[in-house]
Amino acid sequence: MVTPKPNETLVVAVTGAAGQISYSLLPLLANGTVFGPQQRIQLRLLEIPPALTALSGVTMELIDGAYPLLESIIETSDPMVAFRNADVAILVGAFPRKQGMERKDLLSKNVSIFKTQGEALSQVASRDVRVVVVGNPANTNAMVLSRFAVNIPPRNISALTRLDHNRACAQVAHKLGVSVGSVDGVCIWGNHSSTQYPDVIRATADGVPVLAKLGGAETVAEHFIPVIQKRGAAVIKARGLSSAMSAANAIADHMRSWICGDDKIVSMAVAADGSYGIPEGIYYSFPVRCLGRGEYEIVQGIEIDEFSKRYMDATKDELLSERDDAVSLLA
Ligand SMILES: NC(=O)C1=CN([C@@H]2O[C@H](COP(=O)(O)OP(=O)(O)OC[C@H]3O[C@@H](n4cnc5c(N)ncnc54)[C@H](O)[C@@H]3O)[C@@H](O)[C@H]2O)C=CC1
Ligand SMILES: O=C([O-])CC(=O)C(=O)O
Repeated sequence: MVTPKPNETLVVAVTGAAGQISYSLLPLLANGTVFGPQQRIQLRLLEIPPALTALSGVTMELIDGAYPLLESIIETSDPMVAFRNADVAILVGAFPRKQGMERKDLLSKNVSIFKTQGEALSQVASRDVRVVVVGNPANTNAMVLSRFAVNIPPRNISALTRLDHNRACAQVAHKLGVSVGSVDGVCIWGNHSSTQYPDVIRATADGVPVLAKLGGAETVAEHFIPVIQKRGAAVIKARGLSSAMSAANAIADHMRSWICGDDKIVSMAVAADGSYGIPEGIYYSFPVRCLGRGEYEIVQGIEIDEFSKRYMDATKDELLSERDDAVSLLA
């Protein structure tokens, strides 16, 4: 069974555990923010050998955090150890984007990581494991992982677009001067890349539609959508490093919604099933309803107008081309 497992311990594997995202993420896992204040966890931390010394420092800090819910920590560079009996796997470890790169430029560096990790997860993780891929290009890495994780149902694998979702909600709130909690109905379609479509057509703030308040579709196309599409690059330009604190927060939101359920519709990149004309075989971000216990459904019945369709097709085409590139790299 996936979680919550109040009487048992949840085995949570995190890759890239000595990296900058994990440094913000691990405390959220250990302190109950993600799986709830009753859920005990065991952490399995995977790193490449050169980062194991740094990882030992992270482990010391986790120990020094004195988290009552944290039962044990295993550090390893072997995916077969990290993923053994894992209920949840958070795959952060990968080479991050630098200034001037698109996320798909990382494909050649990262595709082999997700092949190896897919095979290992398939062999040793819990049959019900829930996996989120964070390392970029996240959607296509999830697709690669799924191809090699033959024992794991594709719907148990996802890629992170919750950061984009959160960015879109925050920008709506900021532009309208309302609290972010009042914003609903935003979603991200497609790839976690600069072709993603942050959709505010049905979004509301305190139940009132926001599109007209944002200036209508043309203004949204010119001034809102590009801000979300290019937000990751803007953070890299300013910080010299890619988003880490907000990424960790989004991973926590993603896992909490997926495992514990959520009243609001959220965005997750999941295995396409033909919904909205998106073909099977790619991981595409949809609006999803999280039902709890690791179950979700893609929200159906949304009417797609020409404006949205153009964006949705462009990001689909990019994912199809990334899929072809990944397949040729793997050949
Ligand atoms: N989907 C999303 O919304 C976001 C994705 N990202 C992506 O997340 C990834 C990680 O970002 P950061 O933590 O900032 O990078 P980082 O470079 O600080 O950390 C990555 C860690 O992964 C480790 N690693 C590399 N190969 C590994 C392997 N085969 N197995 C286990 N560990 C491995 C590295 O040693 C390093 O410690 C990058 O690909 C970045 O582009 C970043 C922000 C948001
Ligand atoms: O932009 C990057 O490379 C890191 C990332 O995925 C994001 O911040 O959305």
